[in-house]
Amino acid sequence: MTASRTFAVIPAAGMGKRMGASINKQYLQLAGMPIVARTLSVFENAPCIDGILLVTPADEIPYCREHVVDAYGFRKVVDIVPGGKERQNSVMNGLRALQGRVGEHDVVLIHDGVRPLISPELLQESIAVARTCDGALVAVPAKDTIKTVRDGFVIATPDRETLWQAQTPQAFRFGVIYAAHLAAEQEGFTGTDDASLIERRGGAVRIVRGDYRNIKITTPEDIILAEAFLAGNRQNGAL
Ligand SMILES: Nc1ccn([C@@H]2O[C@H](COP(=O)(O)OP(=O)(O)OP(=O)(O)O)[C@@H](O)[C@H]2O)c(=O)n1
Ligand SMILES: C[C@](O)(CO)[C@H](O)COP(=O)(O)O
Repeated sequence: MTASRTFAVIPAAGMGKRMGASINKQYLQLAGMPIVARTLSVFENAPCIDGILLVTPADEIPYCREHVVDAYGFRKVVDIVPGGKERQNSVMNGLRALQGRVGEHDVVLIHDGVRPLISPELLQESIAVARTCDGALVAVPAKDTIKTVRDGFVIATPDRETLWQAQTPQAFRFGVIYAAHLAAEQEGFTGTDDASLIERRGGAVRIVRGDYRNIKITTPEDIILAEAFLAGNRQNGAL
């Protein structure tokens, strides 16, 4: 039997509207390197990753190839494919491009292009967990009290002990996540993460305890936070 391999799908095909920058947020500099390049470098340098499928807006593919993939020499990037309207569509385009390159039991890590502070240890742990169930979800316990709100009024306060904030990577065996994405597409279901597509089919998704520093760079203050976390890592000798 051939050993299971591991591929990463990196959706980086959003518009970055909430960042309000003049260029797509993933090309903004974070400690001297474009955000998406910083994310890719974690996967490029992780021995557990065999290949990377990058998804960007169609009209950014040549720019991304030249200024990110070639400029930083990311040799594990096997292809760059165009994204879709929603994140889910972009991920599905990446999974479709992996078809034929991977086996049913190979593991796929799906990771936001704008979460550059992911650690190699969490990649490794997610892969190990994904081999034992239908999916591995990196998440952190909610720190705030979360309210359910309708029309400006609170309608519920869910028990915080049960609430976790989903991050990425989310890891799955290829056959499992491809089938879940295909079903969601056929049934017109859109989820805000990949694990939810497995959950709705009754699949078992196990939590991998994540890191509060693994932020998704969404608004301008996130750049300041990420710079501070990186500076902290450098002081600790982690980078
Ligand atoms: N149609 C989309 C939308 C999002 N993403 C990717 O999904 C990740 C998480 O999305 P988010 O941070 O919300 O990015 P944007 O959609 O770009 O942000 P905004 O909603 O502010 O435009 C990002 O790496 C983003 O590029 C994607 O590949 N395709
Ligand atoms: C997948 C995700 O990063 C988990 O927190 C998040 O759901 C993506 O949300 P977005 O608004 O589609 O970026």
